[in-house]
Amino acid sequence: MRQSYAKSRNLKRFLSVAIGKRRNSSEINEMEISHLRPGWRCFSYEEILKATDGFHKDNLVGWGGYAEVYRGVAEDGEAIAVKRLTRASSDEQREKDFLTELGAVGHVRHPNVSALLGCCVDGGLHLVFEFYSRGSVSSNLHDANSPPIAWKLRFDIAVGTARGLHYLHKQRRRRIIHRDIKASNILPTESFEPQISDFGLARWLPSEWTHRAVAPIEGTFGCLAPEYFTHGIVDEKTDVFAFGVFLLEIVTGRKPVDGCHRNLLCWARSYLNDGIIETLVDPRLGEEYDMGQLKRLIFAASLCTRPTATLRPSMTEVIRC
Ligand SMILES: Nc1ncnc2c1ncn2[C@@H]1O[C@H](COP(=O)(O)OP(=O)(O)OP(=O)(O)O)[C@@H](O)[C@H]1O
Repeated sequence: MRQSYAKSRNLKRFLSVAIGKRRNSSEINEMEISHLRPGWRCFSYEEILKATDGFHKDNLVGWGGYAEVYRGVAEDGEAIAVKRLTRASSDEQREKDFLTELGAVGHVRHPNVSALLGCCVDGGLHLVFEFYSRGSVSSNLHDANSPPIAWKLRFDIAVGTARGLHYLHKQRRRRIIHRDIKASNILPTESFEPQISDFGLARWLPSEWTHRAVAPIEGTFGCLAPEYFTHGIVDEKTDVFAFGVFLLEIVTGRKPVDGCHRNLLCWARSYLNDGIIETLVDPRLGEEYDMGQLKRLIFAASLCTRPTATLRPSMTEVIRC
């Protein structure tokens, strides 16, 4: 039997958050109205079934802890990615995370944030995104069979991701903390414009709150800020820390935690402290990098990964580095 979520309590709660509470028109200026207007639509189950060829296994392009992502072609010919909650993880918490993702991405519009095209709540929970055919920054960086990503692209990916994060933290009425910034959640477009994706763990941060405490502690080992890892404290600096690790990953071509459980930040720390930055560069790049840009990325990475959250820069300061 097809499950319908249209009447679920979660969905009703989500819709009031995603579309925004009704306010007097005098309270909303024109800029805000265009901001509130959702840029996405509801897809029918039949539409996404047709687009993905019935969720054919050949169209499966990725999966994570609780979702599968399928490539598809919409009726207008646009390439789409359909993310669906896997049946095995259809418990209430996962459903909430999924709706959280819809609530967060449904509100954002930025050249460096993954663009939501719509959702479908029939036959399960589905989010529909623009399709990015280049895989993730992680798959591009670590695929031994592909040529190494050129330095200029790495630098542009770092800058674009910083801009996207700055937008989420600083340019919105309600701050969004992503909580899972990492190379596998940054998807380059055809022209290598990085897109921050996967808002399943994202949290709103009301302006009157300095931080929030969350449980359980979720995210990716090797990218977790110490105060989050030990006390569950989440604020912008949680993402800033993970962004610092992401910068190190881009520069070094090493994973945050490798197959031998070696931690990238621990390994890099002594080189950062001693200022021996050439040693950090991905050996596959040889001499093919720009020293000025390397210094900027390493400087930003060392500030962002400071153990004390208050000593880390904001994303406004990072993009000025
Ligand atoms: N818009 C997209 N276009 C192309 N591929 C995508 C898109 N969105 C996601 N993917 C692919 O699917 C994978 C899993 O997606 P995503 O990270 O959103 O799932 P998840 O279940 O939330 O993962 P996680 O366990 O990391 O939280 C990504 O790493 C990426 O390879």
